[in-house]
This record gives sequence, C-alpha cells and structure tokens, in this order.
Amino acid sequence: MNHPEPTLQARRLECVRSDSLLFTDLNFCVRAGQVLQIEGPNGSGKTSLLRILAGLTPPNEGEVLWRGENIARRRSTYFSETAYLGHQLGLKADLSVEENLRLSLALNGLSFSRASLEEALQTVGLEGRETTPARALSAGQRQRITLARLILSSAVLWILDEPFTALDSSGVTLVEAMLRSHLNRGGLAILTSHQTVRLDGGLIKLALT
Ligand SMILES: Nc1ncnc2c1ncn2[C@@H]1O[C@H](COP(=O)(O)OP(=O)(O)OP(=O)(O)O)[C@@H](O)[C@H]1O
Repeated sequence: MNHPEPTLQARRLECVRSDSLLFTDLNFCVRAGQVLQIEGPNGSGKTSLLRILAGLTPPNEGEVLWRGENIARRRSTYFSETAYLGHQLGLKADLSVEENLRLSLALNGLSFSRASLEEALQTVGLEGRETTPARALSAGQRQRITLARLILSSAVLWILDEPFTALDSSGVTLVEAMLRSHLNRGGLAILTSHQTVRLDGGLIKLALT
C-alpha cells in the first residue's frame, strides 16, 4: 500500500483548559523537511497544543491529521511513527541509561543493537554511561538520554517540548544538528522553544498569544 507523504495537519483546533480558551480555529500544516516552532508566553498553551498533536489529549474541537488521516482513528500507526519528548522526561531513576532506553523503545515495539546504542550514546555525549543509573546523572545528561531515544527511535515525526532546557551550548548545537539531519532524511518536527533555533532552512513558526 502507498502511504501518502508524511504531513501533520491541524484543522480548526480548539483547546479549553480550566475554563479558559487557549486557542481556537488553529490551522497549520507541517511537511517532510520542516520544523514548526511554537512560540508564546508562559501559559499560552504550547504544551497543551503539543499534547493534542501527540495524540495524548483530545482537542475540544477540530482534528489532527497524519498522512491525511485523523490520528484518533489510527493511533497505533501514529504512535509508531512519532517520538514525543515531554517536560517529564519519562525516565526511571533507578534504571540505567541502557535500561531506560530499552524500556522506552520497547513500549513502541522497538529494539536496538549494541552498536547502535554505542553510536547514539557517543553522539549525545554519554559514551561509556550505559550502566549508570539515571538518578546519578545531571539534568542535562538526563535530557541527553532522551536525545539518544530520539536517535534510536527512527521516528518520522518528532514532537519536542522545550528540547533545549537544561542543555549547555554544546547540547543546543547537538539538537540543532540532529534536527538538520532528521529533516535531510525526510523527517519533520514540531517543537516549543523560547530561543532561536539555527537551521539551514525549513523552519516555520506559530505564535500563540
Ligand atoms: N492538566 C491541566 N488541568 C487544568 N489546566 C491546565 C492543565 N494543564 C495546563 N493547564 C492550564 O492551561 C494553560 C496552558 O498551559 P500550558 O502548559 O499548555 O502552557 P505553556 O504555553 O506550555 O506554558 P509554559 O511556557 O509555562 O510551559 C495554563 O493556564 C495552565 O494552567
């Protein structure tokens, strides 16, 4: 079966939280090779929008389409093609770096070889840390575990909530490089960030108020 191009489309999205209307009639389309950066002040609804796009919360109105189909109707396919990096990193403090990665990828039915693990850890600056428990790492190093998860997931769509938080300048440069190679491979990404994201092209923006 031929799958339509990877595109994520928001149609007439509305979100109400705590009786406040965060956004309504929100429409956009993100295609392969593009990053959508969602900007807006604290409390404007960026995380709420990401959770809707990730299929974790239903919108009050409207729909999200992946490859032209409503994500609510094709949840398992959608989740298998998506990597969501939320505020909560989803790490188990007592598990090692490797165990955390194996567990989180297994939840999506994925596994990886020793060579892929070593390469991913090298890329994110955690080489030799396979057996270190997550609780023994710094906040930035824990964030880097989730970057390794992104690399190992081979997801087409990355949804990243504040991916630069806790990272030093080399970490910021690393995430930008990862985004560039993800786009070059035909991937797409949606992220929230208060800072400038340096890409070679493909960056589109959406401002919440
Ligand atoms: N689980 C929840 N129940 C009720 N209200 C919520 C919930 N989560 C968020 N809200 C409210 O929705 C609004 C938007 O929150 P959200 O986290 O989406 O904003 P944000 O733009 O990501 O903020 P920040 O920049 O601070 O991360 C806030 O006013 C918040 O109080």
